[in-house]
Amino acid sequence: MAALSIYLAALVVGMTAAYFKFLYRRRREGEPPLVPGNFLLGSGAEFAQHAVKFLHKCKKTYGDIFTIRLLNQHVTIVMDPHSYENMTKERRFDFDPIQRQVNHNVFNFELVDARKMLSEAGKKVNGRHLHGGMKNFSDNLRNAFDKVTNLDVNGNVVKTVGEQWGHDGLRTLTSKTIFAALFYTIFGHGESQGEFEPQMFHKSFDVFHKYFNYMWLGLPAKLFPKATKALQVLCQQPSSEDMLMREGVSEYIKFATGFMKDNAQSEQDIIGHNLVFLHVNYNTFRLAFWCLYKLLENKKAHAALAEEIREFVEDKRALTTGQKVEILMEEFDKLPLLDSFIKETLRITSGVFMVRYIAEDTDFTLESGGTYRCRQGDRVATYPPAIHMDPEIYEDPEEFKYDRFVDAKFYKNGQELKHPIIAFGSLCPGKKYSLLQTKWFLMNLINSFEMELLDGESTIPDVNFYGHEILPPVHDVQVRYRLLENSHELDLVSKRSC
Ligand code: HEM
Repeated sequence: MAALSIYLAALVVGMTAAYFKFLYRRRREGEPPLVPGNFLLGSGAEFAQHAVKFLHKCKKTYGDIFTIRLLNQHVTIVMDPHSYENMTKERRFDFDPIQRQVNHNVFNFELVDARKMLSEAGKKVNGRHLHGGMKNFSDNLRNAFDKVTNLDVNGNVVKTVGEQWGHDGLRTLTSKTIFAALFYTIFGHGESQGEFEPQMFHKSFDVFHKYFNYMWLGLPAKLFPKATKALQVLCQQPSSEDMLMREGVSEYIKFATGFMKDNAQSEQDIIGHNLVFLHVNYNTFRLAFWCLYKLLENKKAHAALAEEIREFVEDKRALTTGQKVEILMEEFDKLPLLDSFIKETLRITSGVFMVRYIAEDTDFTLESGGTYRCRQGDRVATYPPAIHMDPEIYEDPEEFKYDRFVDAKFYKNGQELKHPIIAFGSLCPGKKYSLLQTKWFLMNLINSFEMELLDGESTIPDVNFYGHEILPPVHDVQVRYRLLENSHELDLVSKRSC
């Protein structure tokens, strides 16, 4: 009995000490207001329930900057959208520890000389590399479209054209088309290797992503056996040597693999990095899903976009001699409605948390006024979805307005916003590539397909996934689709051949 009492007393003392060391916080002079939270979770539960509502409520009470606690991490939230640029430029607000946290906690690897690798690799999806990447992507997408219009859901040969409709879940269909195209554009084609194919990877990613936020925050992967099992499937990849031999493997993967090998990184590290790269590209798949869904849900938007694309294709066809309509990347990138439609989709479905580690105590001055001391070891963050849903910036923010961004400017406190949409943060090197891929996907789909939601089908973004770059839907929706007769195949060409 005495032993039990001593044990319990020691436990209480230990837990109290741990609480004061890791969770308790007293606001120091000059620091932003501290939002009170649950003794154990901090504001974790409220944030997880509906981050945007929670942050809007905090802003009303505490103003443009305040500190919350998520489990054991204190995060200073900057709500003033005009201060976004200052935040990204402050050198003591460091992204590298965050990137390391994701690599280590979620994908189980370390990246040696990460900053150099990421900045060099980022060039492989920009500038002159964009054309090559987009050409591969468009070929892979064409193959994927051919598959879904020639095979039914059971794999039987059937051409979905004329009277013949194909049926599928919209998310599944998006996965079979754009996700498959992204997968092959990244990893190229090679001999069949068991699980290493897009649909198997997609299925495993879906499971894995459910636990992403918990693992990112540092909860041990062992707590999530389903995620561990999915990760085992995702790790079944060709060796780095075999990967480099695959036909059409991306410049990004070639460079990254070479760089990691030069740094004597292990095969397991290379596999982990391949997964991170597929994971960032997965956002393009999610964005494409939402674009398609919003198109099918909004008949007016669908008709307006179809008209813009029809006119564009007709103009290009008049200049083309062959069967296919030749299109330059620079041209389809500039279609105003298509561009606005995608931005509006990003506004509504982006869930990203833009976080930096505070390397030293930093006096941070807000554009809206006031200087606040941000504490070393905490995180500082801006939360784009809270800005994207701000009624002072966007009229009727809950409403989807496909032409909202056509020749539009947005203001907060009378000052124009430099970055109204910040779904890609300041560091994403894949922004341009991803937007081009999404535009090409949509343009081809609208040009060549008829597609409808089945009666009564609808879905919404799943706010339980706030923190993910693009939110997934709460569930899939059923659609039917078929090829349009008399549509003209679009051919992506580079300047020289056009
Ligand atoms: C809809 C698509 C995408 C969205 C919404 C998105 C969003 C983001 C965001 C929010 C970040 C963190 C940036 C920051 O905190 O400043 C990021 C980082 C990153 N993204 Fe993307 N991304 C997308 C597609 C892509 C693609 C297609 C690629 C590659 C081709 C890519 C490569 C990366 C990389 C490598 C980083 C880490 C950058 C670094 O550590 O310096 N992303 N992305």
